[in-house]
Amino acid sequence: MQNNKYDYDVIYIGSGHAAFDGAKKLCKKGFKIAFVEVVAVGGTCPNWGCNAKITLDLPITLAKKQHRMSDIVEGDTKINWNANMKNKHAGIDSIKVNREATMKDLGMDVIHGFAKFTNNHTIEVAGEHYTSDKLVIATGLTPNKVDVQGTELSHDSKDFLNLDEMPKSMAIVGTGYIAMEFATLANESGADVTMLMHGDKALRGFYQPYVKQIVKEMENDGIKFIKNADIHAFSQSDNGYTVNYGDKKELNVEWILDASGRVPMVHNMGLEDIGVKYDDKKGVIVNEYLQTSVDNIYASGDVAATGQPKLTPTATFESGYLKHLFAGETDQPIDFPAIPSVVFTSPRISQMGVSVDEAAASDQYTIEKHEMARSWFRQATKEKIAENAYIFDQEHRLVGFTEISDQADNAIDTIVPAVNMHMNEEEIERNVHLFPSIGHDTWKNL
Ligand SMILES: Cc1cc2nc3c(=O)[nH]c(=O)nc-3n(C[C@H](O)[C@H](O)[C@H](O)COP(=O)(O)OP(=O)(O)OC[C@H]3O[C@@H](n4cnc5c(N)ncnc54)[C@H](O)[C@@H]3O)c2cc1C
Ligand SMILES: NC(=O)c1ccc[n+]([C@@H]2O[C@H](COP(=O)([O-])OP(=O)(O)OC[C@H]3O[C@@H](n4cnc5c(N)ncnc54)[C@H](O)[C@@H]3O)[C@@H](O)[C@H]2O)c1
Repeated sequence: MQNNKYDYDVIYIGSGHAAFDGAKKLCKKGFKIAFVEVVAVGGTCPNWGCNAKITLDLPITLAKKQHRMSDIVEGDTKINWNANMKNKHAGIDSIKVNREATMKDLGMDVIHGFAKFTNNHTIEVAGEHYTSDKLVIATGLTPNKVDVQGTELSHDSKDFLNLDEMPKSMAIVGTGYIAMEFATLANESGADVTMLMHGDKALRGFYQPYVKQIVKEMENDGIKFIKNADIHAFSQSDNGYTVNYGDKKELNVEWILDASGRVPMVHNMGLEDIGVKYDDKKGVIVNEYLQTSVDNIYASGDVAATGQPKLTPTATFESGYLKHLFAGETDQPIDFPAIPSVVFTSPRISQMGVSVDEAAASDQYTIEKHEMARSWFRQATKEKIAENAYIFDQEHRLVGFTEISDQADNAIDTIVPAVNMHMNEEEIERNVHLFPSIGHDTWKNL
């Protein structure tokens, strides 16, 4: 225990990566810690985010690879969605139980319920009060609901990740990360998928020439894209649901997924009463120390308005920074590295650091593009689409990267140190990679 005035040194509200990853190291330094969790210990990523999605995606990826190589790996591969879902439950459902056991083994407390501040050192959970020297708001995001008549008839990403049977037809609102990934899963699992676009661009933050190739592939697989859909209403019909959109147009489907974004969990927590400032869309306002407008209260992960990508590695990095700050190991502001992101479509798209568009608009950078589908390593598994772009600064250090390919996730992951350690040519040469490997295939262009 570091203080003798409060019940805890640090209370984390939320138990996801923005909380646990740093807390587990802090508690080893003698800090008394508690987590408050209203749904499931571990939060979004393991339970209804990354891990859950990827468990369902791996068989889909395998099936798609088999289709590409069906002249060699013969057979009519089909996804059994129900079995896929059972495998997801088998792998995922125990994570929250094991995570809570780990927390308790390490000496940290887990308080179940919804936390509300009563003053800047006290929270109330299910009628009990808990005090702490410092508090970290790590409450994450929750699905947005489009503001149309009948919006309650649509489902969210959590519902999708628990579907026992794949519906025959599905309308998906949006063309962001979740919409594009889940469309890929649903389409390969037999659903007739229609994407209802907010504008005319998918995956807005990514390099559009690559995104267009992904959309084309999805269209080739039978997914329909309706640009500028302008949705008016959802209603129940005899066999499912009707989406009213555009100029008196109708779409009849068995299931509607609203993937129109995610919004910060900042409401009903008493933040206004104690002076913690937030923005309804961006989240809790923080300074460069992740400190809120109240000195002893911090925010971490998806809910913190840092302008960083709302991803698990960001949450882990912020949680780790707070560990160093609270333990007195740093008094410096948080210094974010370039954070890689990937959309798990087929092919996938990944990017980090300076984007191609930013580089093209400046004379500070050069862009080197590579047509990787010609590489024998990609040809071996018959990858049709594989391209990447490397962005270099004036000293020819790598500062950005983007790739479209089935291995774009692994390709970017190998290149992360080259970007974030600002490696020069000599340092790059000292990194010898396995051969053959995606790492070798990606570093050889540097
Ligand atoms: C479908 C989906 C797929 C994703 N896929 C990826 C991916 O492949 N890669 C990637 O990097 N990122 C992915 N993400 C994003 C990633 O899951 C998040 O960035 C990450 O989980 C954020 O962690 P966090 O700790 O900030 O928030 P969360 O993990 O959301 O944790 C917040 C926790 O706080 C709890 N909580 C909220 N309010 C209160 C309260 N008042 N009292 C008590 N508890 C409260 C919530 O129940 C929740 O458990 C995905 C997200 C989704 C939804
Ligand atoms: N692979 C990954 O790392 C991964 C996967 C899933 C989610 N995530 C994280 O979760 C976050 C949320 O994902 P998401 O897909 O929900 O959000 P998103 O911001 O990526 O996409 C939202 C989509 O909804 C559309 N939209 C917005 N308002 C709309 C409206 N009123 N009507 C119709 N469409 C509308 C947008 O144009 C966009 O296409 C992401 O930003 C990301 O940080 C990451």
